[in-house]
Amino acid sequence: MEVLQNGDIQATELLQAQAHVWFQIFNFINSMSLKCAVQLGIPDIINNHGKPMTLSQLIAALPIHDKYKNHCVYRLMRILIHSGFFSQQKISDNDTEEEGFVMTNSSKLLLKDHPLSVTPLLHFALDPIMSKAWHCMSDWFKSDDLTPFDTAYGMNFWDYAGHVPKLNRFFNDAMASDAGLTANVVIEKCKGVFKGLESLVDVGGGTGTMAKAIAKEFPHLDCTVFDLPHVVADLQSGIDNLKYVGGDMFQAIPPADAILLKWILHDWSDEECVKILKKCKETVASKGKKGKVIIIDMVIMENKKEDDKSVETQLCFDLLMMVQTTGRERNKKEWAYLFSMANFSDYKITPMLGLRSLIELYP
Ligand SMILES: C[S@@+](CC[C@H](N)C(=O)[O-])C[C@H]1O[C@@H](n2cnc3c(N)ncnc32)[C@H](O)[C@@H]1O
Ligand SMILES: COc1ccc(-c2oc3cc(O)cc(O)c3c(=O)c2O)cc1
Repeated sequence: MEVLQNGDIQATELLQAQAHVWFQIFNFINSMSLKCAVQLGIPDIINNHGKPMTLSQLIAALPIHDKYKNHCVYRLMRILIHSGFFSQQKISDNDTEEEGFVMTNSSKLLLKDHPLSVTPLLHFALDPIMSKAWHCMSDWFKSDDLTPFDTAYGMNFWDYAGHVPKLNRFFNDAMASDAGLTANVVIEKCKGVFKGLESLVDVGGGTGTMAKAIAKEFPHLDCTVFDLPHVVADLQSGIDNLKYVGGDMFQAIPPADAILLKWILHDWSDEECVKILKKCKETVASKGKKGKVIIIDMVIMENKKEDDKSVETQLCFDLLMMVQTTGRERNKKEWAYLFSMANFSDYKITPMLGLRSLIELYP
């Protein structure tokens, strides 16, 4: 073979390159295996077992009737152990020694009733409605469409979600599950952010999970969830200091001391973000010193090593935003550009939310 003519080193490099390409091609198998395990309820079954669960116990608990597939359960579990979703522990029973599956911190987040479950995000992101847009990426590059999602469905994600109740529900549930987890961390680690505020509007606050947690923690803070009319229609908070308002953030935002923008700006292009931020500034600028915008979004950590998993995940999110919305993930410099274009005077970035940061923006 011509490419091998320079000897062994080239052959080794060639095979490494082949393995690298194979690994990338088959990346989707990890997410599909995870989705299958969640759909079969494997995390809940193993967790409810309460002690290390053998393969035969797991098979007996699954709705599987074809004996051939027993071995396939082992194969599915093997890849999930490899990717860190389960581990194995020895079970000593008199003379015999067997191994049993146990949960890891990652699979605990996939439990159905875990208060901070990420399964709604998994179901949403891996639903064929959402996957279709990824298959349209190259057509989109050659087209005049705004996003690959538009290429797939002929309209943008927000309008489509307004037309397809299943997508609207999947999306809102996914966002609510993330908001629950984030609210927990923000309230525990960043309480000071809300100090001195009398009112707050969660702009694009979805079904209100984040605002509800804040309203409960700070009973004297008057909270509003502001989102598109089809998202907040029929929602009632049942909490004295929380209300829902429907509208369009590009038109007008209800007045408040502080505006929360969680996972909003990454959905939009720079031009759209500047419009949103200018509307926010109009709202909070009249509130003097306490007026501010609180942003929860990623700040791409470009100075980390290339093989760092956090940066890779941030870059995946950036493409997710490119495919589903007109948005993007931004680095420090790109955030600074937006803030100056929207005429804000100062800001503080606190990287304390895992892959995301909390940014306080002052008029
Ligand atoms: C990515 S979700 C974030 C939801 C929530 N902030 C969270 O992080 O859980 C973006 C939200 O913005 C809302 N949204 C989109 N366009 C909007 C608009 N023009 N005015 C108000 N809200 C909008 C969507 O309905 C959705 O709830
Ligand atoms: C970790 O699991 C997931 C995280 C995020 C998403 C996700 O998030 C968003 C957020 C947006 O502001 C807009 C979007 O269109 C999306 C997604 O499409 C999406 O999949 C999913 C899983």
